[in-house]
Amino acid sequence: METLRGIVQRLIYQNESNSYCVFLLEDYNEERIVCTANLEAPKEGDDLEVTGRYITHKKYGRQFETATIERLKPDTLYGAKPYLINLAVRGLGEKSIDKILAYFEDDLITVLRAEDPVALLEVPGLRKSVKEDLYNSLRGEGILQEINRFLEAAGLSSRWSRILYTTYGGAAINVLEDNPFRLLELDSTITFSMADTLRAALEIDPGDERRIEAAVIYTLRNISDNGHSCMPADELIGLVFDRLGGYAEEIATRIEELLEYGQIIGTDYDGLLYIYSPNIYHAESEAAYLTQQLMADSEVIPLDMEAFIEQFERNKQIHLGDAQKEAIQLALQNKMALITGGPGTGKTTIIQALVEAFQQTPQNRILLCAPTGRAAKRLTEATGYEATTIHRLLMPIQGSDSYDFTKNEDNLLEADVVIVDEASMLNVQLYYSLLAAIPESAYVVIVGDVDQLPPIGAGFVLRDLLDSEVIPFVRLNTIFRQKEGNRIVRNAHDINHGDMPELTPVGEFTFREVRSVTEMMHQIVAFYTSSLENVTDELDVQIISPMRRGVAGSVAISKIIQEAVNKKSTLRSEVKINGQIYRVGDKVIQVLNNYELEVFNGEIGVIFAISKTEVSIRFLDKEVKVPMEDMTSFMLAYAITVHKSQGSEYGIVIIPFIPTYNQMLQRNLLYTAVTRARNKVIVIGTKGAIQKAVQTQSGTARYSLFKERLQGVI
Ligand SMILES: Nc1ncnc2c1ncn2[C@@H]1O[C@H](COP(=O)(O)OP(=O)(O)OP(=O)(O)O)[C@@H](O)[C@H]1O
Repeated sequence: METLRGIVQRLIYQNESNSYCVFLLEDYNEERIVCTANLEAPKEGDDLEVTGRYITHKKYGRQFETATIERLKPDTLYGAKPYLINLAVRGLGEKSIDKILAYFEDDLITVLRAEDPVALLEVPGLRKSVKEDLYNSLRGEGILQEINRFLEAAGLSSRWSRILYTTYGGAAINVLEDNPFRLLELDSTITFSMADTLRAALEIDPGDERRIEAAVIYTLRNISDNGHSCMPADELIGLVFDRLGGYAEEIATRIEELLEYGQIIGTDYDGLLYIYSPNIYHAESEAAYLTQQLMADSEVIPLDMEAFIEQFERNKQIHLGDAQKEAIQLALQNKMALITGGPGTGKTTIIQALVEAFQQTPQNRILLCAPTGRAAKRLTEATGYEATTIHRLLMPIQGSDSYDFTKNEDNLLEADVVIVDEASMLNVQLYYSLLAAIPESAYVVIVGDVDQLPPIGAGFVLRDLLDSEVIPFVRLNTIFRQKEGNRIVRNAHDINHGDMPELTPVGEFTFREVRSVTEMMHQIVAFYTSSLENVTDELDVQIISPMRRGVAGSVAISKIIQEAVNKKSTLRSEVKINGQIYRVGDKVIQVLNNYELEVFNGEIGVIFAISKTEVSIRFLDKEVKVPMEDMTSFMLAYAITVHKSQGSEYGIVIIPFIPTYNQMLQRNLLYTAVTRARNKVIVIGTKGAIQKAVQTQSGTARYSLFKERLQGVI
């Protein structure tokens, strides 16, 4: 390890999501050194002492790989000013700093370096709150350095120091010494094994109850990644046992205690004890309660149904099927109604009819919504009424967890009717959040295709609502789509029934047999490029792959397409982010919700300009300038996964489907992919893979007691 001391001249690069940064340090011999660090980025003008080692980077040459950074307090008056500015205390501008300099003169250095710089509170002519903030922040600097050293000594990155400091202040180290697993509460990206590293460094016994407790809570928090809302106690013990490598008895005891203290919650059902995280328990039980409440006072809305249907049929020039009529009737007779059906069975038509029907009644403040932007847009286009995403409707609170909304039980939506489309994508937390914000007097209509993939997150609300048989529902079975896309619809229904789809090519459904991954890639490139010629907007062609990773995953396919259609060229600017090159013309997808930019998970766009600081992206409905540091939540999107495509629709869909996808060859996955297409489906793969998918009903069940709660058996 070497130690360097110098002033930061410039911050060259900063990646906010993982704290990687590059900066230029000038030492006291005026030698400039490029430093890289996986630490909180320093600021221009900071006086630093860094430790680390020199390396020679393949591309960038000699660099200093920084392991620790210590921000030094100034030892000259010259250094005092930038130091104070960089503390970024609100209200402390140049003028205020000049007042401080004038008051202390040469003594300022001693004051700044004091362990307790209380003298700062005496400076005349400064607002009290500014002085207090400055005082606290100076004290904080010292504590921050201590936290840095504490984490580094345990072999952990000091990138967590600031959040530790803002959460626990001066007590941060004590808190972690007392329980290293408190780290897990700070940030969901901190894993159990990171906290366990700190535990080992503090020489806390692996059988310690704090470790066992943390493992239980952590494991439970993560079961929703597999769609579970809860888990039978024995199975949970098994998972925690695997994580800890033993301690079965202690785990069971700890679970009992956590249950007693309400830190986890249990529900007895059918001879088993199911364990929940409190937030999911709350969402599931409240969602069931609110659903029952809503249903309790159903009142029929007066409307001359016959006259309305006649009028609607006349305007639309169609005859509604019996099930369609029943669906309309049901929604006007019950506070909640469910409508499910496959593609082309007339769900959107019913939504349109319902909007028109409700408009003729006193219940005429109608909200249309869907889980994704694309679904909302399609709904708007198909019905002629403005639809929005559920997130936009509920207005997420920035900076809080993803299910904290401005609209909630204390600040209700102003609506008489709420119609939700693509409801197969509702997990129990989103459903609960929505229901909580809907006034008790409102009518709710839930529309979706229950045979699509289950949602991301805990629970499968639409399926449970239907299976509970507590809420009136209609299943639409007749396919009405006669013209364009009919083979797509019929094949989708075949797949859904477990039958082999018709593969002899017609215009709208093409199957291309391939024998290898290489051949598949060639075909994908060929079909992708030729498809582009048949659309006006390249966003209307989408490759949808069953998997993200692997040789045939969406990431690999995207790279190959990028090379084929958007190669490196002097005519196109490009930028490298986290090892991935993005060029003007590339198609990209946002993979997190960015509330500030209002670009949400799953939105796809095309890059049209790249500057030093930002990337301009055109989405379906807007153009957005994305700051460079926010680009880390984007990926190439020539190909996306079926999961990411849910709730969206494209003119032309290309689906690679070969045996390599193995365990992903499932019926509802192929069904969901095929039903994303409006005009054309191109499947590139093998008949064997399609056969396997058609015969394979999706994998493991999801643990949830939502249905049972709705039925009132719990
Ligand atoms: N009763 C009907 N008679 C004739 N055509 C109908 C009838 N109902 C719906 N259609 C037509 O069938 C097509 C598919 O209907 P719609 O879009 O409502 O179905 P959907 O279930 O929403 O399908 P998807 O989920 O695939 O969008 C539309 O062109 C619609 O106008």
